[in-house]
Amino acid sequence: MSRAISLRQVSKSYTRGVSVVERLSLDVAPGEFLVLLGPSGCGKSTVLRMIAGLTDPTEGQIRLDGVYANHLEPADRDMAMIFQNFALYPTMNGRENIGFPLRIESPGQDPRSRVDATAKMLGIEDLLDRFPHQLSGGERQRVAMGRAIARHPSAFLMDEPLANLDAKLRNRLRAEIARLTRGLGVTTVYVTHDQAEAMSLGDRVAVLRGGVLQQVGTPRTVYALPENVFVAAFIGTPRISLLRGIVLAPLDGAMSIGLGRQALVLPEPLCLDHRLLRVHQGHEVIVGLRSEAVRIAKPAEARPGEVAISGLVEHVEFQGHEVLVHFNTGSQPAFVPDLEAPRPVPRPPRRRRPVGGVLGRLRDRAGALRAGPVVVLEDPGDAGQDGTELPPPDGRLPGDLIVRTTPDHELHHGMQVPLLVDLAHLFVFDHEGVRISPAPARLPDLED
Ligand SMILES: Nc1ncnc2c1ncn2[C@@H]1O[C@H](COP(=O)(O)OP(=O)(O)OP(=O)(O)O)[C@@H](O)[C@H]1O
Repeated sequence: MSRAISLRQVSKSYTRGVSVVERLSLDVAPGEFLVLLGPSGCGKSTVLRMIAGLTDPTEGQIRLDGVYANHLEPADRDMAMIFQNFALYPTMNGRENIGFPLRIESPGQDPRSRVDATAKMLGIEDLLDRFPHQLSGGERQRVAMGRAIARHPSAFLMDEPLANLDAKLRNRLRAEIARLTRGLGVTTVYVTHDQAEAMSLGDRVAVLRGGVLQQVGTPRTVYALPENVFVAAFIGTPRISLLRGIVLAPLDGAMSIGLGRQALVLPEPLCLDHRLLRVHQGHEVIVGLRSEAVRIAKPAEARPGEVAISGLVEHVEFQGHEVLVHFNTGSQPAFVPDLEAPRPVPRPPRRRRPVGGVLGRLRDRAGALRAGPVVVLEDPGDAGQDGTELPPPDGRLPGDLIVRTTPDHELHHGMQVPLLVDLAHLFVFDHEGVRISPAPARLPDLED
């Protein structure tokens, strides 16, 4: 049996007043593979441990198949956990490690047939007689998987199970995990800070920041329609370029987004998303451009929906099959905090019960921002006292725009290069970092 897991307004504080998980609501459907994704310290493992029953929520409800389950002991939840450190018993060989939970569950029964069937499924028959110290990291993780699978649990809870393995093995085991869990149809909650892993494994991905859910959706949705700059910046490689801009919508002229020394002129007739930007006239916004949104080409080569800018080559990253070019377009980058760092969340004052409709969405927005601002707009120029430009903070590479291109362009530092921006791939976020274009699917003033 595969089970539904629900969290309702779940919070956890280890220290009074500091929430490491903040009013998290999430539904995992039976058989679904849900990935909890976020930077180190954002509360992913705490959420998993609360689902497992290893940590008690401070507030809120854990429901299993719709039934309140906060009080259930871990052993009564019928879930198997797989950890990053494999957690095998060192004095037991593979067979005993896999069979151990079966012996505990059904003391009178011989687990041999189930151990053998599991080992066959995982292709680890030859590892059954070896002890953990005689196994490689990948082999240990396969035995640990075997131990979890043999129990026929109703859910798998996996906490960075591949984190201790090298990149090649990680990719292989990732594919194995996907194949196995789909084949078994068992509900899986998988914790990782690796966005590529999350995107390749999850039916849906739940992005956490500072203990607060930012967005949950299919990998395609969180990539293509990130709800805020944190999600946009956390998902995707290379990281999305986020530029500070200003909406310019003169009554008698073309609408554009000023980007410091240049502007993106929005072509007429304006599409609905661009028309909706008009209400932000004169306001600061953040423009998001993924590396595939811009190509190196002359203005004359522009296709419909592409607009011309130019960039100064600051840095070229050769990657073999492609090249990442870091350009300076003369705009100011926006800084997104917490992409890597942990961030404890001071508990805000209690709010009333959530409501639906417009108020509900405003509350959701407040929720996503509750862990603190998702973007910091720095002072223009980042100038030092003597007026010289300071290097970018936190080790960011120079330039404000990364473009992915083929290796056949001869590019070097200092070249001024024509660029075409595909407006179909343009994101615009407001000054708080919330996406305003493409517009949210349901507009507050057009419903309810
Ligand atoms: N038992 C505990 N007592 C006090 N604080 C804790 C405890 N367990 C976790 N924390 C804190 O809660 C926060 C969230 O921790 P958690 O392990 O859930 O994060 P995570 O996202 O899984 O991080 P990582 O990816 O590094 O494992 C961190 O700030 C951590 O220091």
